[in-house]
Amino acid sequence: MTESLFYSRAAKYWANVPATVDGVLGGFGHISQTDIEGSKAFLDAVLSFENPPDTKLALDCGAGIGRVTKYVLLPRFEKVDLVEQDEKFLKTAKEFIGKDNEKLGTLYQNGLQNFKPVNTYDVIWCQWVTGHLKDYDLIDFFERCRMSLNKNGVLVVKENITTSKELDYDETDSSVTRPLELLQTLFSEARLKIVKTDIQEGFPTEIYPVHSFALISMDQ
Ligand SMILES: C[S@@+](CC[C@H](N)C(=O)[O-])C[C@H]1O[C@@H](n2cnc3c(N)ncnc32)[C@H](O)[C@@H]1O
Repeated sequence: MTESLFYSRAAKYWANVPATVDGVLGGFGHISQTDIEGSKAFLDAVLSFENPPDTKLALDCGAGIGRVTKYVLLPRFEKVDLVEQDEKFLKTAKEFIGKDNEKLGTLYQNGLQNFKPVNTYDVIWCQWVTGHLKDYDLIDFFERCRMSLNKNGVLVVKENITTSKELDYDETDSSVTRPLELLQTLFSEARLKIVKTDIQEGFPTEIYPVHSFALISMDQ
């Protein structure tokens, strides 16, 4: 499949999905609370590193309607920027986030394959979106993230991982699920070092295992 078809199919799929928690989680809205509890614990562990990131500004990538921003990032950071390619999701974010929305920074409508961060960040959070990027675009995107991290900054990736050694392509939303070894290779190609990992507990057995990674620059 051509690169432009891979990206345009995904954009079309998400354009037809309702701007709700159940929509952005592909009908798995009921796992959101468990996911959030796991993410909060992971973030708190990151913020307790010996040299922890600051808590001034975070970036939520592939943010959807701002589910991670609202429940995980805004309670811990002074300000959060969002990047999301779907216009309707971004337009819903302010209302969905509610009373804390004055702590929102800039909302960028862009695909991550094209997004070039303007600000620098203490934490960059990428959840359930990296499968929408081709390997080479993901390496470039990770590199741009690495270069946009403040001192002690951390990139968090929370993602589905295949249990086999093969890459799975999902025709419905035009995304791939990668084996662990491939994702680890892409991290190191982008000069990112894993400093903490976790596997989300409490999810239904019929879905992919979900791994969290805390990454810092190899040059740090
Ligand atoms: C499974 S949802 C996850 C949303 C959010 N991260 C969460 O956990 O609630 C995937 C999101 O990625 C967005 N997306 C898909 N392809 C993208 C791309 N190339 N660049 C940026 N966002 C993308 C979709 O519009 C959708 O909001």
